[in-house]
Amino acid sequence: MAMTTTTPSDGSAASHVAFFAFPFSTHAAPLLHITRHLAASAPTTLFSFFNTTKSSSSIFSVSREGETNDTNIRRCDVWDGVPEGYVFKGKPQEDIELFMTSAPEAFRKAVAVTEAETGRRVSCMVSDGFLWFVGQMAEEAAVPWVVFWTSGEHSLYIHINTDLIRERIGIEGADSRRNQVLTFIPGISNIRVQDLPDGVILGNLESIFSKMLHQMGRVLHRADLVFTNSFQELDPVVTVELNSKLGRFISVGPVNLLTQQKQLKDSSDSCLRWLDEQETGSVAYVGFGSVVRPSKDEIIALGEALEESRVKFLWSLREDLKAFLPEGYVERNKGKGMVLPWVPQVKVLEHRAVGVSIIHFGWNSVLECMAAQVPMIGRPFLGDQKLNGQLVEAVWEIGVQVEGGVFTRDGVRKCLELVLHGDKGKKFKKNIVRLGKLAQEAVRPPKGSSLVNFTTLLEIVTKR
Ligand SMILES: O=c1ccn([C@@H]2O[C@H](COP(=O)(O)OP(=O)(O)O[C@H]3O[C@H](CO)[C@@H](O)[C@H](O)[C@H]3O)[C@@H](O)[C@H]2O)c(=O)[nH]1
Repeated sequence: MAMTTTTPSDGSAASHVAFFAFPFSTHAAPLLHITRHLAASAPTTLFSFFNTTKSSSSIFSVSREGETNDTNIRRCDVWDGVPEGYVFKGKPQEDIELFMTSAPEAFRKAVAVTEAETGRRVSCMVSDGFLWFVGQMAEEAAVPWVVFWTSGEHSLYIHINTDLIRERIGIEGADSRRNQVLTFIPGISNIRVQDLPDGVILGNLESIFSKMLHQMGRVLHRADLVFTNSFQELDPVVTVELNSKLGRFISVGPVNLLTQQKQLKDSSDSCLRWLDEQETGSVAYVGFGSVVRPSKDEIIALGEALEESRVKFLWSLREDLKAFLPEGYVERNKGKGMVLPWVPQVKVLEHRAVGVSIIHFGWNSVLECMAAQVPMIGRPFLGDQKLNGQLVEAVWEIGVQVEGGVFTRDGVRKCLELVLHGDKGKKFKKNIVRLGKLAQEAVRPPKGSSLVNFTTLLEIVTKR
């Protein structure tokens, strides 16, 4: 186990809070933002951040304007579960399975080492919701267990109701009931069986994710507190339901607004300069987060739609996916569009030139669009994305899902016209401006709900 340490500056930390990250996709980064924000608010507390070397190396290196220099955060790297010389067999989620198998033991060992090295017993354990076994670790250590759910409250609510959904819909033949609306869960409306995350009732119920989330949903009520990256005004009824089911549930987001996350200027800032030259609301931002992989056909169809449409575009596209674009695509679209492997998405969305986003409905992107008041066009791929898409389209009415669930040239063009020039688009904009304002109010001092909730979180994790 590699261990990199940043020791606390004051040497008098009373409490010692352990954070346990899920080291895949966009899970560890928001947890680190929260850790840094807590650490800045509690300088005498020690915060140990347990995560794999690969994940921590990428997120700790991204220092951000206005954040602390991590003086009371201790970076504790744990084993990723891949045995030396292991040859990957190419199974889906093989790396996640290896990690999850080794994680309970690896985390326990890492905590023991950290306690011995610092001379401070861990006084509270904060884990990503996926790491449900940390509840057991906290119980053994007789310390509070606090859980961070990185997605929205609706997906959490679905996962804690998985047994009820399976019982009421029936697993056998559930596929034939795809259009059935979930009317039996209080506070849920306009959500169909087909919108539920894979592994709840449709898809592979034996997958690592399905089992992990099912297990999580069953034990989460044992946590002392569950908090999420959302804001309670978004859906007060679901917030109340979660509180009654879980005992104590709060929202502290949008995290990017709460922590005043400002992405540092880097080479990709050329895109911000380019945006400065564009007319207000004239650009489509396109980005699919950190894990999804559209097919070559879909990348080509989307590329053609953007090229032929009236809008300019800024496309965050990883190099391996960029290779799918036809030869000469980037050159011939110079001036009309930019294609970059990574952009400062929060800043891009906040730019006045961006009028619409084309995303995969990953929760962080949905919330960032909401906070920046940018309507969405979406193509969900996995996990919570279908659910988020249905919420965006049918519940909050702040965007639209692409027809047929895949990118086609005509489908994307139609969506762009609808959002940027149609009456529906005006409605989306009006609705998202309203929600964006609520999101901003939630983090406004002194009484914004997420700020108040953050104080509760701080009190619970630092209490001895
Ligand atoms: O060029 C880019 C592309 C992405 N981002 C950031 O990366 C994050 C992407 O997060 P998200 O939209 O949630 O996508 P994923 O990385 O795919 O997130 C995974 O984790 C989320 C939270 O649990 C789930 O909602 C998603 O379904 C799951 O795929 C956001 O904060 C973006 O601002 C950038 O800063 N620049």
